[in-house]
Amino acid sequence: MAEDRQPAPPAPTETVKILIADRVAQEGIDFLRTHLPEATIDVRTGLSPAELCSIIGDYAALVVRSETQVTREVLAAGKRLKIVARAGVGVDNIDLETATRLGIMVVNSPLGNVIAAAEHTIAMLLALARHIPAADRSMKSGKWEKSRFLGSEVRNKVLGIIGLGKVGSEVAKRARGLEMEVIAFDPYVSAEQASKLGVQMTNLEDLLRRSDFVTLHTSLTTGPSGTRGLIGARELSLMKPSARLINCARGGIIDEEALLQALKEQRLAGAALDVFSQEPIRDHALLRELVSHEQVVATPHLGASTEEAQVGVALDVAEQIVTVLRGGFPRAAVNAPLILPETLKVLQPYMTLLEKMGRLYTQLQPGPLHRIELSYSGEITAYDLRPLQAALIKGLLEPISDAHVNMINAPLLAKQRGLEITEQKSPTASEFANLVTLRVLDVNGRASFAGQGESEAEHVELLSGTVMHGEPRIVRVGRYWTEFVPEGYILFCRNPDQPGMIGRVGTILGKAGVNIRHMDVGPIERAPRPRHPGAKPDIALMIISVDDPIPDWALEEIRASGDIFGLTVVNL
Ligand SMILES: NC(=O)c1ccc[n+]([C@@H]2O[C@H](COP(=O)([O-])OP(=O)(O)OC[C@H]3O[C@@H](n4cnc5c(N)ncnc54)[C@H](O)[C@@H]3O)[C@@H](O)[C@H]2O)c1
Ligand SMILES: O=C(O)[C@H](O)COP(=O)(O)O
Repeated sequence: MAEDRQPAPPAPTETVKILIADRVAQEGIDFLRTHLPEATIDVRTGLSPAELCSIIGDYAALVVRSETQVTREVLAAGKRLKIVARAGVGVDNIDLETATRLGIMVVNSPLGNVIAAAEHTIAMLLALARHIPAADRSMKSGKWEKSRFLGSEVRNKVLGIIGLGKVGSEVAKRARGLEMEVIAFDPYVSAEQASKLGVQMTNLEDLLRRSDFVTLHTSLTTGPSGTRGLIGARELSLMKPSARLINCARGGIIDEEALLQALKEQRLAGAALDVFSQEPIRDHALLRELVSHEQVVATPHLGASTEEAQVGVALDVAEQIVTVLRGGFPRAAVNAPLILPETLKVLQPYMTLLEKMGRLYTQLQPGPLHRIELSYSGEITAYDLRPLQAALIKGLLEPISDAHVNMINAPLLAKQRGLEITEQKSPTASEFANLVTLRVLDVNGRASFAGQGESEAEHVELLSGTVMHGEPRIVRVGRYWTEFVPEGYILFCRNPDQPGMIGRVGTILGKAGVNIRHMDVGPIERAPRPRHPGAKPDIALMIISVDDPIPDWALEEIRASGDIFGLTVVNL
């Protein structure tokens, strides 16, 4: 198999070799030369995948940006490879799973180009508002078309920011300086955090309806609550015909075909695009037509391309290469282990459990987090449980951001999000040998219920889990006792605790050709409660693990079948 690396034969010479495969700032290369004088540094950009595979076996370190694809084949051929360094943030071009399996460290520069990306967004905003690229083209063709390029001021206009993270927050600050009214949609940022930036939080639909400019700053994530295709035909139809859309985040967040259609039908006044679903776009017919459209301003993924950012990211990763090649631990390891090998054996299944609990919570109950109480009971309390907390933070944050969480950065990343985690330990076992419970508290430190009746049944403020036969199990979701393996696609819904409900859902899934792997209906109480004749049935939680994604039409049919509500599909 490709990823089974054969041990490297002894090198003919012991020279350490570093390959720079994409253009990076000279300062980074100079840093490597100064601090690793014994190393050979080769700068070879524009290599084909086959060329890269044929030479990578000689190198201990590989430096890339977003162009070079560091595939499983490249990593497998990298018999001496210790580190892949991404001079920038996104590691979508690196096969992280294979790198981790092969013990190759991947590092990046998580903060080095945030300002560059925010400034590029503002440049795009003003270029759109004042038709600067089109006016420049017209001048260069010898024309003086003063009346053709009537622009609009941005002052007092509404800027809608989707994704108020590192870049989105910097864009907000700059837009406030331009006297714009800034609103934002980010299910994971609280109104209090936003108000410190002078930003008002709202929902996606309201943002799209109200904004004169909409700018995207989420990472590209897949899965049921992912951002791929977040802005499609329906979302574009909500925008004002005079509105303009900016994407300096990632290609794939906008449905490019729907965007082109909206522009052609003049249902949108313009778009500025720095990123595309295929890069470089080469002869991709749709993307070619999109970037050639009169109302589109396009740049070839230049968000991070400033001298300052490039020097910053190049130095950042060069320092980490030196550290790793000298046997140290880098400060921005993307795939760093969360735990030392000695304790790994005992805590590994619990780390998986905590990460799954985090992923489950983020998808079941999206929203800002303020405080989490983690309680442990049983013999695991004898260990240093910090890796478990880091695993929880990893599970909570990674589905919704570019964050790569490790033991070192986990507490900092949680703090940056305004999340406080407290721990309680009790060595006395409950009915489970070891039990972990996470309880989510609101800003006032209370475990809040959303309301009464159905909304109360839908609200999840608590999750409990354990490990059985070395495998994580979730045993409680909100008010419900249950037992299921947190793995793959899982459907959650609520229904009155009465006959016929399971069959109804099962029939629709069967019609959709979706195989049910496991099913559980969680009661509120452990033992059935005596029910008076004529009393309303309790609300039960139905949990169904399936082998494949459930098609949208089947979900709609389940929703419309009556008595079933609070339907969510998570991908663990
Ligand atoms: N064009 C460039 O050269 C360039 C440069 C730097 C960063 N980027 C990209 O910009 C984007 C933002 O980077 P960042 O460092 O600010 O990331 P970040 O992780 O700090 O912020 C992302 C934000 O998106 C939010 N979010 C997640 N899912 C969401 C959803 N469904 N709806 C609304 N908000 C959601 C998260 O809560 C988070 O606050 C990333 O895609 C990054 O790769 C591009
Ligand atoms: O992820 C990033 O850091 C940015 O998208 C920049 O990518 P680049 O280094 O290829 O310009």
